[in-house]
Amino acid sequence: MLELRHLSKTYGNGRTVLNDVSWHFKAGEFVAIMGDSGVGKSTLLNLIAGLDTPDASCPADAIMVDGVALASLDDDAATRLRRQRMGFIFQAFHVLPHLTLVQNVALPLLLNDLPTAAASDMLAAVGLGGRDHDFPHQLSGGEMQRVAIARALVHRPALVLADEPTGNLDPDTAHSILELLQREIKATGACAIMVTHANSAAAKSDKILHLSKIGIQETTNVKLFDQ
Ligand SMILES: Nc1ncnc2c1ncn2[C@@H]1O[C@H](COP(=O)(O)OP(=O)(O)OP(=O)(O)O)[C@@H](O)[C@H]1O
Repeated sequence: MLELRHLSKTYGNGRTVLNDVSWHFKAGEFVAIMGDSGVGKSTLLNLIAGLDTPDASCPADAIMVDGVALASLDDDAATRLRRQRMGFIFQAFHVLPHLTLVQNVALPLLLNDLPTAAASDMLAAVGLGGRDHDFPHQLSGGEMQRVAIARALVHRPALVLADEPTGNLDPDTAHSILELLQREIKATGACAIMVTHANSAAAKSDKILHLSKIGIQETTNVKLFDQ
């Protein structure tokens, strides 16, 4: 579904963050990425999302989605791929304050010319049934994150990217958000990649990857990592 081949990223200040990272993410997998602070987890997600570009020295097929090299797409095609095939649970893509909950969740459907009726059903699926016309400021942090999850999944993307989806939530709310994310990912059959520092969050995934200076390695031992 997603293949990384010899992916590297050096920022303008000369700091190499990712160096020759390769991995194959399969359809239907819920994968957690852990690793020390500053090792490049968010950078990796941003590259996959197309929000940043790999080093010019990387091979053209450094990031392949469904067998298509991201680098081979022009801006329009890359936007289309992102819109149709990806869902994001990022702080930077936060719920829009001036839109109602149902309007927020309907956005990916509108952008993909799909019927918007599914937005209300998706809100109900994340436990916010009947609150379609509320505005984000009326929600708790956990409820807001439910809206973000509903919006990320409503158009049934093949690839879901989540950056610390439970970062600011209390343990009970985080637990219910992760159960929800896990359930909805399984229901839609998406491949999901979740960056997290929390062992409890990683424990919900099918596979835990450890990102370090030497690249990506699979691990079964979440206790290796700091909370
Ligand atoms: N736009 C940028 N320009 C220069 N350096 C950057 C930029 N963005 C990130 N970095 C640096 O790249 C390194 C990796 O950052 P990144 O946010 O990917 O790490 P992370 O593993 O997600 O960290 P954390 O777990 O603390 O969120 C850090 O040292 C950071 O300072």
